[in-house]
Amino acid sequence: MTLGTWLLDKAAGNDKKMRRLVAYWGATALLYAASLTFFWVEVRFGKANAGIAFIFTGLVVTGEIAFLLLIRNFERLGLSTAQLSLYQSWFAIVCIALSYTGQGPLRGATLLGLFVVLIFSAFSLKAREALSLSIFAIVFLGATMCAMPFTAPQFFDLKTELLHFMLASSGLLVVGVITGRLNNLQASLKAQREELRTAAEANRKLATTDELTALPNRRYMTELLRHDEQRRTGAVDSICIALIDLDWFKKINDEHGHDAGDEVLKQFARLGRQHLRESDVLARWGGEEFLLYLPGTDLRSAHAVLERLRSQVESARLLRHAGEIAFTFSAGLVELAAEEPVEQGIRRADGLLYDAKLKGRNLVETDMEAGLKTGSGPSQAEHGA
Ligand SMILES: Nc1nc2c(ncn2[C@@H]2O[C@H](COP(=O)(O)OP(=O)(O)OP(=O)(O)O)[C@@H](O)[C@H]2O)c(=O)[nH]1
Repeated sequence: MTLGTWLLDKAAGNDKKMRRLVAYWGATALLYAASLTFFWVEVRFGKANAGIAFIFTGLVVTGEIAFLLLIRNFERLGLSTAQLSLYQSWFAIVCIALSYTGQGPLRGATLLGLFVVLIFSAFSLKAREALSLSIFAIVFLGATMCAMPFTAPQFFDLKTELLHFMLASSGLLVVGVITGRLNNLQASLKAQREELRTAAEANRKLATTDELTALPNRRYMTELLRHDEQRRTGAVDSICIALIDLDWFKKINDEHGHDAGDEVLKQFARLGRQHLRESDVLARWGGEEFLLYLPGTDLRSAHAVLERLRSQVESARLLRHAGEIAFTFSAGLVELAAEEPVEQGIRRADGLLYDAKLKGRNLVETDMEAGLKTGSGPSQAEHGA
């Protein structure tokens, strides 16, 4: 572990955002430390004002401690990261202008710090804020230069200050505008990335969802089954699969219209969503056929689930202006044998579904012997208005 990571762990903990903010703070603290060293070396050589160096040191140390506390508590104080960055930039500008007034012939170099502050702010400030920050820097620098005949008369030289001011203000305006533009560019890139992410998510949903019933579609279910099949190891939990087919659906379409048929499909999907567990997946397999996947469920429990759904569907009514529509379904239910390919399980379920239709519909047919073949039998007469 490096010293930097250790310090970051201590000062910021594990939160990613907090670590980023504290790391930025650390970078500015290093810049301040370098400026202080430079300032005190100048004082040592008699090229800077010791009084202002003391004030500058006190201001920087107090300010940096205050900012670290502010960063650690910014969420509690209801501040945004942009606000934090703006306050830090204002503070840095005040410090730089103050250190300018206290330094001798090399003071022009401190003005570079103003550009560094503006470029730093490009990552967090909007175009207008960046421009107003450069205007603040120009005004504050001008004001401190005007105060120099009183605060540091030994270094004041009107022509030098005028030249410094003209250079700094023109440069700051240009950098302010450019950083603003950069920020706008960054914001639009961020917006584009978000749009792409939303579009990709919508596409993924469209590709895996049945438009009419909003259930997962066949593509999704096929992927899921393939994926789960690959993960299956010899002794896993029981897995059941049921193929479900609405009974006499063509007749519903013919008697009540295609729209009514669509409504029946939607109603069935709603009932499925209501009465199945989170872990069960019901997908539209095609037309009026659905595939129900019940992982971690043995045949007896799966049968109970399907029976419950069958009886809910049987007693539900779809209300239309012309009256009510009743509908039922038949299902073929299998439990996958160990190592049995899913494809084969689906074929077995299809065969059982065929049997259920032959036996009169409104039935859940399994390959379990005896009492599991339940249902209320032929439903032909029941559907219709
Ligand atoms: N309204 C509507 N009808 C559909 C849709 N998909 C398939 N169908 C219709 O569903 C009907 C299925 O009819 P069949 O395969 O004869 O089955 P059935 O009438 O349900 O008879 P059994 O399955 O034997 O009980 C066909 O008329 C298809 O046109 C759909 O999305 N909406």
